[in-house]
Amino acid sequence: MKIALLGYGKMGKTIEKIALERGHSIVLKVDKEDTNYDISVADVAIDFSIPSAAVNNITTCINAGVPVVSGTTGWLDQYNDILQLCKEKKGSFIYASNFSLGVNLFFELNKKLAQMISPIKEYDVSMEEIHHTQKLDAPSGTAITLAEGVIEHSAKTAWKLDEGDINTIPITAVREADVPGTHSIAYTSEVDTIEIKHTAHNRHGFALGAVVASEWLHGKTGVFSMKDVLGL
Ligand SMILES: NC(=O)C1=CN([C@@H]2O[C@H](COP(=O)(O)OP(=O)(O)OC[C@H]3O[C@@H](n4cnc5c(N)ncnc54)[C@H](OP(=O)(O)O)[C@@H]3O)[C@@H](O)[C@H]2O)C=CC1
Ligand SMILES: O=C(O)C1=N[C@H](C(=O)O)C[C@H](O)C1
Repeated sequence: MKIALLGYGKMGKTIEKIALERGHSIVLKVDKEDTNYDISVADVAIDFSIPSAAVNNITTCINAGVPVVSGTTGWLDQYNDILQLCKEKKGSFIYASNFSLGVNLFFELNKKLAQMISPIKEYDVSMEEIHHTQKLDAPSGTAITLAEGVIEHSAKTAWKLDEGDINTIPITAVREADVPGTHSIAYTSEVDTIEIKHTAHNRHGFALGAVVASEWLHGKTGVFSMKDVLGL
């Protein structure tokens, strides 16, 4: 496939390497505020840019009929607008807060654990995410997806950065040099803590997942998720 990379930072460069290894070609790289690029040269676009650019990039692709995979986080207040546009234009779109196989399995484990523990009132839930210091958004998109998974299967109704109460899951966001992404969920009672944790050792899993998702999306129409791609 001919792939356009919208965002050529840490993720864009890792995706390029994997895409070339899998026999694809990179026909376009966009790394700055550039509204003049011709996306129609690509079979599929992969957007790992910045929160303020993602919606423009995705809109450009959908308007041009180019399937788009986006992993950029921090723009989800506009997700429904993108869904609407994609429907109107009969476009092809996948967003995932995390494209790695391991984290997508972890999402399912998180929901199962919430379902199991939420009736037991002795335990209260909290979350922590740790990322590198260049990260622009907090909490991470992955932490938000994890919180939504708990909300779906418990009496909690919301999440909040650093603060929690009977209805709200507290998420702590820690920034440390060079950490690719660590997420943990803890259920604490007076006597013990049950904790699950996912640690990314590097960015390969995220990037491979994004390339696999773009291969899967090519030739399909609609809005999909990594659950569809992985058959979970
Ligand atoms: N879903 C997932 O699995 C994962 C998601 N992410 C998310 O992906 C995004 C990118 O992460 P990462 O690669 O680490 O970040 P980087 O900061 O390394 O890369 C982002 C790149 O986007 C560029 N950029 C700025 N403006 C635009 C624009 N208008 N169009 C296209 N590109 C632009 C930046 O250029 P410049 O520096 O010059 O501004 C930068 O090179 C983040 O939102 C991150 O949270 C990250 C890992 C996994
Ligand atoms: O910015 C990052 O680096 C990452 N962002 C994603 C997120 O916000 O969840 C995924 C991963 O944790 C790395």
